[in-house]
Amino acid sequence: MSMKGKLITLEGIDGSGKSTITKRLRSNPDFKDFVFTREPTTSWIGDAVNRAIHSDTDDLAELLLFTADHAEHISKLILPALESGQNVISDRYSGSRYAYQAVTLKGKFPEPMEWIQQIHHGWTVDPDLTVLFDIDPKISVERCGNRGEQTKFEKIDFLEEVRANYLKLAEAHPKRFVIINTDRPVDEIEKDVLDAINSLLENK
Ligand SMILES: Nc1ncnc2c1ncn2[C@@H]1O[C@H](COP(=O)(O)OP(=O)(O)O)[C@@H](O)[C@H]1O
Ligand SMILES: Cc1cn([C@H]2C[C@H](O)[C@@H](COP(=O)(O)OP(=O)(O)O)O2)c(=O)[nH]c1=O
Repeated sequence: MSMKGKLITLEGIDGSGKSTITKRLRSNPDFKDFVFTREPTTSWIGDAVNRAIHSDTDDLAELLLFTADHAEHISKLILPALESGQNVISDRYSGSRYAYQAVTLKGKFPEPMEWIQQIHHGWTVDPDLTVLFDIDPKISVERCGNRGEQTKFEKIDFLEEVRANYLKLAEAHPKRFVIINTDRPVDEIEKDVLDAINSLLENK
């Protein structure tokens, strides 16, 4: 008898509204038994990732730090939680590497997105559902401006490419991805996210 939990990931460009919705889900009593997590994680490797993204670090070194953080995340938190039957919601996951680092590594070697997916292959856990928060970067960057903090990725041209990569991933995995337009009021977005999660859980 398998009692494996479900893995739900939230993906999207900077400022697409993931943290805002995560906060709502966390305070929803229906999700009190869920494990909420995020990448970059709060481990020391996550701290190293944060150092990388706030400095002029080599793009390949940065990808490998993100991936090391993911390995630690998988073995210490994701797998044990799923195996004990808990459902997990992660604010960012492997999809962030496939979408963002495929842009930072463009031109360094051929087919970076495929290569990044390959180095995850065999040990990562594929999500049961990925909710893609889709929005025009012009709007999300303006929202981030209001938020105050900045990462080196918060540039419209860069995020246009990241968004295109996310849409490509969604097209390649139509069963797993649900695309949500997040240029709308938070209540409407929340309703669509809840619908997507509930239909996954009902399909057990
Ligand atoms: N639906 C929305 N409409 C307007 N502003 C929003 C909406 N969702 C989030 N925001 C604001 O946009 C900024 C970025 O949202 P956030 O949830 O932090 O995005 P992310 O976690 O994806 O980077 C925050 O200042 C937040 O308050
Ligand atoms: C997890 C992950 C994040 N990132 C980027 C996205 C963000 O710009 C930055 C930090 O992630 P995060 O703290 O989630 O930023 P935000 O709240 O603005 O969405 O790191 C990657 O490029 N690759 C990855 O694998």
